Amino acid sequence: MMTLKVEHISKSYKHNEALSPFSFETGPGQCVVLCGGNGAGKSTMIQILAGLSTPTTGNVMLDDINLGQAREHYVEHIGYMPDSFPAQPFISVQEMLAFYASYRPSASKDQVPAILERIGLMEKKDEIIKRLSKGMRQRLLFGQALLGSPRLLLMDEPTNGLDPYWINEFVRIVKEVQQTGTIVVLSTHMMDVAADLGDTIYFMKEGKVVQDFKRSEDNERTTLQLLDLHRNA
Ligand SMILES: Nc1ncnc2c1ncn2[C@@H]1O[C@H](COP(=O)(O)OP(=O)(O)OP(=O)(O)O)[C@@H](O)[C@H]1O
Repeated sequence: MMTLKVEHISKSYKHNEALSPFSFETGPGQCVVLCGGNGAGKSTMIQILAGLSTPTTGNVMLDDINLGQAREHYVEHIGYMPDSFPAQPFISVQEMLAFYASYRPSASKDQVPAILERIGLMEKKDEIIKRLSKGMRQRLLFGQALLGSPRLLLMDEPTNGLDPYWINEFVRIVKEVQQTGTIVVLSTHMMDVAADLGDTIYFMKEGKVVQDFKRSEDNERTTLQLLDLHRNA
């Protein structure tokens, strides 16, 4: 069980502050959702948390592991689902999962069949990635991020391309994963998914958090408020 502390993280490119200093803290089993229009800074935040982009200021701590000082140790605890597909298109579904399992210290190839079942790709295990549909590729990326039961699961627009059945399944699986104490941070353009999963939701605009929401009993109201914020996003 771990705690994530994000302290004054910001990111600037030459003349553009993609992310203004942003701090939050979250604990085991909690889900933080980042919402906002295009260019709001969601991917920037997730890439920093994944150790793929160096922040201009600030610090990320996973318990006592400091991302800036112990990146290799930090990334052992994370699962990351990027917003686009990085894999070699001519390897099979099974080979891709085995590849990721082989280099993640907490994962092993023995976990691959259970992941294939979970993401509904057992029948496609020998198919090459090039021949998968967009939604199937998303599910494969999701499965890859789950390997090794990471303590921090980071996902950038994970429901992109999923059909309604798999959006529901995705939400169900994320809730299951949270039950094991995993912290989840994800970005999404689906406001009902945000309201359903988010213990905290940050609505961002031009790199700044303009409103935050705590979990409420009334998901529909949160969904409508989030949709309304997009009008000026
Ligand atoms: N490599 C880069 N160089 C310069 N500016 C960048 C770079 N990457 C991102 N940006 C800028 O940072 C800002 C935030 O982008 P980011 O990708 O984090 O937005 P986002 O909220 O994920 O948007 P979307 O919903 O479109 O995915 C944008 O203004 C973008 O142009």
